Amino acid sequence: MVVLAKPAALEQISLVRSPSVEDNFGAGLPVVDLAADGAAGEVVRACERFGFFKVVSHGVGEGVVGRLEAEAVRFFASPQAAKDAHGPASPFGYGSKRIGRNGDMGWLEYLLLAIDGASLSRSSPAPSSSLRDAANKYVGAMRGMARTVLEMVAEGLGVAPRGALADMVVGDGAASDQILRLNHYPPCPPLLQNLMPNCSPTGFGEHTDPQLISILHSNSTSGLQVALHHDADAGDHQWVTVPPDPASFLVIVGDSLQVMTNGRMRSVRHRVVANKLKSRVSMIYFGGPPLEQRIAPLRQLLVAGVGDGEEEEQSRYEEFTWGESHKENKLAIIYIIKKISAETLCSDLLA
Ligand SMILES: C=C1C[C@]23C[C@@]1(O)CC[C@H]2[C@@]12CC[C@H](O)[C@@](C)(C(=O)O1)[C@H]2[C@@H]3C(=O)O
Ligand SMILES: O=C(O)CCC(=O)C(=O)O
Ligand SMILES: [Fe+2]
Repeated sequence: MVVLAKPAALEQISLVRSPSVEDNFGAGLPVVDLAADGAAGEVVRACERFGFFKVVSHGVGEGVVGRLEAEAVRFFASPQAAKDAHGPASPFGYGSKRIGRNGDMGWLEYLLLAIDGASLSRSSPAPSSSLRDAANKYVGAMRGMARTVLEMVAEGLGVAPRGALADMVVGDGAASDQILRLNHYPPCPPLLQNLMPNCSPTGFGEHTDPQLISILHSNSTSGLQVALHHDADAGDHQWVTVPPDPASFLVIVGDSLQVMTNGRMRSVRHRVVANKLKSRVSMIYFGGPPLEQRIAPLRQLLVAGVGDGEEEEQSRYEEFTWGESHKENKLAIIYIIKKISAETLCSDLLA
């Protein structure tokens, strides 16, 4: 959710639980082959129409993904006391069921790790040196993909220089605000399943990511759903499940990129429904800019049509810096499960 020039009233929707969704992205899923000719145009079209796309021919080695996922699985399988020793997430570190600082809840546990330059920051509470090493190799691969994608966005939009967006996130020496998140969604226990045969508890409630882009990898357990844009602002979203594909990645448009393209690209609302039977593990790289970066439409896009006698395009958003957006929560607004009795009932099962 982005703050428009005339701030819309924020509806606070506390989801009791996500209804199960029949719709499934099948052949309509936007897929971009990064090695194909015309990939830049495909990237822009997918970002404009869906706010996300699946990436193939990404060049990331299976070992890099598999090693970090194995480290994540090992950590989340460790005794609760050992995990709690790395929390509470404030915001970085280990968290369980509490998401962020607004009292939002989700059926998940996670590690939130800050990145400094091209690797985890030294202050980041990585639980072991082996996880830290695996994470650093993974972050290196994600930074490469973020550069490729953001350069294609600039190319596709006709923005120069080609690194205009990429350098904000992965520029040498840029003190950019990148984050690595490892999520584990335990299966929904039978008790909960019986209580809600047609629904599943919310793993991670509806939200948009506030950065420029997020790059998501998950194991083969489904759960991620996206809201199709066509009525996104009207409040009635069509939620569609994104089939998991461990061989690929999902690039997700963040609120900051929506603002920088003056709304031409739209951040996509997404959420996770906990799977009834299997654990879901996901790893997300968040490509944020430096705190002092102005979050405003790129000037080149506002004046693009002026040469043909057109008026300069007006900005649709109030201007702020990335640091300010953090403080006032101007960007991603989470609608997450507050508390369900069943969730409370079963919390000891998770502990
Ligand atoms: C409720 C919240 C969790 C979040 C910070 C926030 O106040 C609103 C944005 C949320 C989000 C969504 C994408 C990422 O998972 C995240 C790390 C981020 O940068 O923004 C989370 C934040 C969080 O979990 O602290
Ligand atoms: O875990 C997932 O699949 C998505 C989580 C997510 O959207 C986030 O961490 O911002
Ligand atoms: Fe997200």
